[in-house]
Order: sequence, then C-alpha cells, then structure tokens
Amino acid sequence: MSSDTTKVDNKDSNKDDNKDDKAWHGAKMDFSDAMSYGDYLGLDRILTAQHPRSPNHNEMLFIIQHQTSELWLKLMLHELQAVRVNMRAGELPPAFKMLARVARIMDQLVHAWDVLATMTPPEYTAIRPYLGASSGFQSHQYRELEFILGNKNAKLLDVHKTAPPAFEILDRELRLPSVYDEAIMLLARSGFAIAPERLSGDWTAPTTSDESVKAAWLGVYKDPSRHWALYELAEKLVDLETAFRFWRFRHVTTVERIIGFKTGTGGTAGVSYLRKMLDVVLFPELFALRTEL
Ligand code: HEM
Ligand SMILES: N[C@@H](CC(=O)c1ccccc1NC=O)C(=O)O
Repeated sequence: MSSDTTKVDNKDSNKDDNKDDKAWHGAKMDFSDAMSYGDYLGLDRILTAQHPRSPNHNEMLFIIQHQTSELWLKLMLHELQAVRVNMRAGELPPAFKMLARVARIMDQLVHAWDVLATMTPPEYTAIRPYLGASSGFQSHQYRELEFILGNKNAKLLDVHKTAPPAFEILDRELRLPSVYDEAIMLLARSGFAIAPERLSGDWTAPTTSDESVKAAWLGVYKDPSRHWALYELAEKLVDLETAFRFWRFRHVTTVERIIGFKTGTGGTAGVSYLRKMLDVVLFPELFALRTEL
C-alpha cells in the first residue's frame, strides 16, 4: 500500500519534471546576430578582470569584494551627481528618490563587510605581501564620494597626481559645491537667512558648522508642515550620513579584527587613522540641531 503511494507520487513528480523541462520552451538560443545578456553587461570584461597574485584561495574573495564595492561606488556617484543637478533646478522629488537609493546602496556596502569578515588573520596574512603599497586609500571613487558629500581635502589629491583622469575628476569635484552646499543654497532660496560667506566663494574647504545654517534647519524642524520638502531633504541626508557612519565603523572594526594595529599598506598608521575618520561629520548642523528640539 505504502509502496503504491510512493509509486503514484513518483509518477506525479515525474510529470512535473516533464512540465519543468518544457518551461523554457520558446527561449531564444541563437545569439549569433543578436545582443545577449553577456554582451549587454560587458561580462567578458568584468569576469576576466580578477587576477589573483598569490596562490591563496581567499584572494578571489578579496578582489571581488573590492571590485563590487567600486561598482556600487560608481552608481552612488552617478546618483549623487544627478541629485546635485536636480537640487539646483529645485526638482526635489527626483532628488529624494536618488538620495534614498544612495543610502540603501551604502547599507548594502555595510552588510558586505559580513562576507569579508569570513577571512581570518592567517588567511589575509597569506595575501597581504602580494598587495604591495596598494590600499583603499588610493580609491579615487571613494575620495570623490567624500568630496561630493563635502568632506574635502585637497592634499589627498596628491596620491592621484600620476593618474591624470582620476586627478582631473577629483580636482573638479574639489572645486564644486557639495550636495550639502546645494541643500544650504536651497535653504537660502526658500527665504532663510544664511550668512553670505556660506553661500559663495571657496568650495574647496571641508564643511564646518555655521550658526546661520543651524538656525535655518532648526526653523525647518520646528515647523515641518510649512517646510515639508526641506524637512524631507534633511531627513534623507541624515539617513545617508547614518549609513556612511556604519560603513566607516564596520571598516575599522573589520580591519582591527583582521590586521590588528599593523601599519597600513597605504602608509598610514592603520586602525588609528581609520578611527579618526569616525569623527568626520558630513552634515554637522543637521546633527547639532537635534539637541535643541
Ligand atoms: C582585509 C580587509 C581590509 C583591510 C585590512 C583594510 C585596511 C585598511 C587600512 C589599514 C587603511 C588605511 C590606509 C592605509 O594605510 O592602507 C584602509 C583605508 C581604506 N580602505 Fe580598507 N581595508 C580592508 C578592506 C577594505 C574594503 C573591502 C574596502 C571597500 C572598498 C576598503 C576601502 C578603503 C578605503 C576607501 C580606505 C580609505 C579611507 C579613508 O581615507 O578615509 N577597505 N583600509
Ligand atoms: N590597507 C590594507 C590593504 C588593503 O586593504 C587593500 C589593498 C589593495 C586593495 C584594496 C585594499 N583594501 C582596502 O584598503 C592593509 O594594510 O592590509
């Protein structure tokens, strides 16, 4: 009896298997004259760009972790450049959508540390001698992200002086108003009194807290319904900065877990340098005002 049941079940599942076999019926199979998935995505280039230098199994993880991070950085920069254009044009809803996307990408990069943290100190020690003086410190896309968010530092351009395209891009970004500078210009255009020196001139300096800006954001937070768009903008920026802080924290804790307090391959003190970066505040007034609400 029970074997009969089994038989019937098998028969049924075989039938289902047959159905599954045909599920792809009609799929195009010949791409000799048509663009395929791999063609569209340039997979021949992306999937042949992993060149481990050590004989160690774990180097593939290290390479792919960084390559995928650079792709996400590329998308973040693409979105933030459009955010800036939209803010300048007063088109806030599309800017909100893009800012939300950037914060979610940053969250994804925060969680990506879980994958890298599966690499133990001995595993990394086997790879590290093959990295030479290379380091994330030299990531021009990361530096551009810091700059577009207002954490400017002209001295950090030096590392790119022998790589002309990256140098030019960073030099240009250094001189442009950041996304946060654009937000402050919006405050001014909405009628808030912003100190004139905060609205013009040298954009190459890192963001510092300004009393007039803080007073303006306070005005927004004290009457959200009257200034809804600015309120929404402020909260989107706070979301993004919060995700970025988590990323910095996961970086320094993962680095400490893997290399302890060794000097970095890029020449900095390592963990103590990365710990200092935890003090960076991208949008200072947006955090400072909270004490006063
Ligand atoms: C085993 C994993 C990692 C270790 C041991 C490590 C270590 C370090 C160290 C020591 C520094 C300081 C600069 C130096 O002297 O080299 C640094 C900077 C940096 N790393 Fe990593 N890192 C790791 C993974 C990553 C990953 C996955 C990324 C993602 C793209 C990354 C991005 C960066 C960036 C952007 C900087 C510059 C930070 C700044 O200037 O504020 N790192 N890293
Ligand atoms: N700075 C790291 C090396 C490192 O992590 C790294 C090396 C080459 C390419 C990307 C890297 N990732 C981030 O810094 C170290 O000191 O071990």
